[in-house]
Amino acid sequence: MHFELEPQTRPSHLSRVAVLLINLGTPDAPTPRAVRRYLAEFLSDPRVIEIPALIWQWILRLFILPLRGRPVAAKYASIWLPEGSPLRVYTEQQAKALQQQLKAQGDEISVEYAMRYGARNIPAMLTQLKRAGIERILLLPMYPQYCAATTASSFDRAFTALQHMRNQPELRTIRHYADFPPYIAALAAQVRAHWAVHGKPDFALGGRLLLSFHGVPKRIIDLGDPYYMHCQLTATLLAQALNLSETESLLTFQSRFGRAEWLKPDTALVLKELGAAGVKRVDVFCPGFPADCLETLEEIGMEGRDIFLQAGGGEYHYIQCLNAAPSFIASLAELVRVHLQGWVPQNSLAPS
Ligand SMILES: C=CC1=C(C)c2cc3[nH]c(cc4nc(cc5[nH]c(cc1n2)c(C)c5CCC(=O)O)C(CCC(=O)O)=C4C)c(C)c3C=C
Ligand SMILES: [Fe+2]
Ligand SMILES: [Fe+2]
Repeated sequence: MHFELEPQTRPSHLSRVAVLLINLGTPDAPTPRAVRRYLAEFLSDPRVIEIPALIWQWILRLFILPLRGRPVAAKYASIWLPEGSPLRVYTEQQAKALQQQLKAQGDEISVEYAMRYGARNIPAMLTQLKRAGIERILLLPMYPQYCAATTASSFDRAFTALQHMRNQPELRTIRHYADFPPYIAALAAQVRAHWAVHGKPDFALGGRLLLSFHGVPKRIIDLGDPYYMHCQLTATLLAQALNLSETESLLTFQSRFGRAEWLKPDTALVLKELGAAGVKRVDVFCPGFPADCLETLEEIGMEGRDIFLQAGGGEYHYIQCLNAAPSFIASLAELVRVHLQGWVPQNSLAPS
């Protein structure tokens, strides 16, 4: 074990608090090579794939990476923005907007973002913050619902980075905000804003709002992961905020990966059934993804639409993720305010 050589820092009266947004990470380019590199890191994480490494690495290197690189790169290419991967572009916008919002409320708190996999990783960003003289860091995962595969994996990465530091910063973590009222209000505002422009499904005629969350293997829920409960909580509270009955909105799970049983009902299957039943309109929203990404823009925005329409469905509406919507940024500022107690004077972080 070796510990890093530390720069000499002097105590200062300047604010030395930072918020670090953490998201999953994404390939650097929509190419098979970049996608394979990204997936190799992502899918080698034992928090994501709970199969003994010796067996799994063979399957991953022999089958998954060679077979997935090209088709998945083509999917990324279909959603790529001029500035890069949507996940990165929107996460960066969120960090900037949150920094501005906190500044407008009177506090100089640095807001940066890190990715769990790929470029701009968590250790690199912790080192950068430390170099800037920051001693207190609040980790804010862009996963409103706790899951060991995402939340715990991100925190693990931060804590192992600290293992090598002689002069460790103080860390705080936000475990989840699945039921945080301002987050629910921001979700509801996003759906209502879509309905204000495009009208809403005729629920009496069988129209539906699908609330589609990223799936996970059912086994991890049986082993005690609270993710399913958190998704149910968000979906129920959002439906209530929108005054929808139990049948008018549906909780579904998307992005199945591998052969194990995943959480049900499956978004694609539900879309197919609703289409086959001749449903006139479905709207699909992804409350568990604060930023639009491959899984929302391509899987829900494109594939889901094709499935529903080809099965015989009427109108299909994809409702964008929160991204940098002002009500979402305000909800993050409120969340941060709650978690920064004792680190910054609370009167300077008064809610707007
Ligand atoms: C919202 C939270 C997420 C959970 C929970 C989650 C679990 C999980 N994911 C995989 C496998 C893959 N996920 C992929 C993409 C992806 N996943 C999330 C979020 C969660 N995943 C996001 C935001 C993204 C999009 C990233 C982007 O660049 O836009 C992929 C890559 C795409 C593909 O190859 O299909 C895989 C693979 C597992 C196995 C898992 C639970 C254990
Ligand atoms: Fe995923
Ligand atoms: Fe997918």
